[in-house]
Amino acid sequence: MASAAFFSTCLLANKNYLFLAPTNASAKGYISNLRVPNLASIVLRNERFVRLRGLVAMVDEGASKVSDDDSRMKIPHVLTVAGSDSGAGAGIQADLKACAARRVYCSTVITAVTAQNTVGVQGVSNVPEDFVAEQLKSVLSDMEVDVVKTGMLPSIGIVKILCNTLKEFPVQALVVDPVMVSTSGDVLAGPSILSTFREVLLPMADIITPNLKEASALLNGMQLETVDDMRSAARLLHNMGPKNVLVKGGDLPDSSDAVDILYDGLNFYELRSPRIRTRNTHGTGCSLASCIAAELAKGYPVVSAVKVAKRYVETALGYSKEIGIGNGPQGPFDHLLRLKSHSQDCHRQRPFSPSDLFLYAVTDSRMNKRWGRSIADAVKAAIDGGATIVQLREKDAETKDFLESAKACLRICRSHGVPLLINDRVDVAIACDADGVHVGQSDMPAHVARTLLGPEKIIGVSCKTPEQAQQAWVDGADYIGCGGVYPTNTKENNTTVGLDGLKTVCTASKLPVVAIGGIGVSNAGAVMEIGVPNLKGVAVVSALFDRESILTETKKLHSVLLGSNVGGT
Ligand SMILES: Nc1ncnc2c1ncn2[C@@H]1O[C@H](COP(=O)(O)OP(=O)(O)O)[C@@H](O)[C@H]1O
Ligand SMILES: Cc1ncc(COP(=O)(O)O)c(N)n1
Ligand SMILES: [Mg+2]
Repeated sequence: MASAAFFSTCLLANKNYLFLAPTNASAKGYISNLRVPNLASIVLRNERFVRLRGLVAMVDEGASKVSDDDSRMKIPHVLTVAGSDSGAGAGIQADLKACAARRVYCSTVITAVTAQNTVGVQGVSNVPEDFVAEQLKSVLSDMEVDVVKTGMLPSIGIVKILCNTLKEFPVQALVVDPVMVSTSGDVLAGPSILSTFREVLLPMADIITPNLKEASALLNGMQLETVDDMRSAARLLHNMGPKNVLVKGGDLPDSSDAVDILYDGLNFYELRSPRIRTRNTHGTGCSLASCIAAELAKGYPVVSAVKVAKRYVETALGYSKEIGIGNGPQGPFDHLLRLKSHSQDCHRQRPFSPSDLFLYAVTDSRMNKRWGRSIADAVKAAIDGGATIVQLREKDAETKDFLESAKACLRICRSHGVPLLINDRVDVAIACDADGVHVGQSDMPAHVARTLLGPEKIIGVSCKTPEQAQQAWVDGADYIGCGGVYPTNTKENNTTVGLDGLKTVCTASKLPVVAIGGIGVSNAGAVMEIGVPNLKGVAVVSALFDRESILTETKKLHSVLLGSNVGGT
């Protein structure tokens, strides 16, 4: 593959060779239409067409320097040309959220602003056509768009401007959601638009995604009541020029499944998923089309893109079934599948405080087994005795059992305002929505855990050296665990750092520290007395959980720690 450095060399040497893009017909057309005097030859290879446009422009202008942008990472990019929905369930807002959920960049050209909520559309104000043109040019001339997705196109003029601009700035694929009427029944593009859709826009589309009403309108009122009708409609719409047609059956009467028909001119694909019983289907069409565009931008073929998109909508609807936003009949859903877990907590998580490390209880499944207790009972006793944070360290548990125990412990911890962390298992922490994780040096790197868990979760890292403590800080951890301070049976082959090592790490650490390893009632005082302000507490395993009464031992340790006047508590 030719590198950017290679392009630069060629251009600077004025040899007039560009090695570029596995590309589509429109890109080839674009290249041959270029009349660039000093561009002698173009060999198409593994670079992106979008890059070509920028580079050729520079040759065209006689630019002598092309920046060596090998370090730039190309991100899949969808441009949505659609209307704004003030309720943010459909339109531009749905497109942005769907693309964010599918991890592609999304730019926006707004064609109309609607006053809209879960009841319906109260008002529409079209953006002046010139200004739609200006937005299109701004984005397409600069931003390396892969796929354009259209939603609400409220006037013939806007459709024509879009089609002409796309001829000037071709993209890899065009996804057309021929939006006409909102689910609430309000008109977003009147019937006068139909002939322009048929004659100008549809022939340019790689895929069109009409719902039943839209397909019927495009086919002069054809009745669509069965899956067979949808197939016929798909075939007739395909005759109008789009490469693929997806007829969506979200509104198919008497259907226990949500059935969509995809036709590519050769084959029909019947895509079925269980119909989710929910009022929150406002914006499904916009989101489906954006997700198709997102997958196409990543380079997937149409059939895969449509399957992923349908599964995405189905998953998001299932997750959002009970969400209650607005009082009308048509609610929005949660594109990012994150809203519910937080709002359902009766006891909201509070932010992490270093003083949470004061009495840090770490569970051990073998000890619980030996004493015949469940993890949840052990955790409850530790909290009743004064534990200020709990970590579940279940090395032997089956994942399914571990998850169930973690959920039970989380309920107990939340009701006492005590954070619950999971050792190692970021997946389990995500699945039960724990407060965070604790990772060792050979576990999931803290910076990766941070991207998986998000900014608000607690991340702790085990560190033995100042260098590891520094790295934990750089990686975005919240605290470090330093040890083993004393020898212990809980962790085999674990070298001890002693009180000196602990002090060295604490002094170097920008993060609060909890000491761990062989600490109990008899020596906790000595540990805390090293007198370094960011040593905030001790973490204990056996001293609490390998005892007859967890409650009694935790209380004893609590009073020892109170007596030792830990910094910041
Ligand atoms: N209740 C539902 N359960 C599962 N999937 C649905 C449901 N309603 C719509 N869908 C799916 O969402 C997508 C959008 O379909 P549809 O609602 O017909 O389009 P529009 O929003 O444009 O009217 C389709 O893939 C459809 O199968
Ligand atoms: C701005 C705008 N664009 C599109 C739709 C269609 O969405 P739906 O059919 O899901 O109501 C909408 N309601 N508003
Ligand atoms: Mg719908």
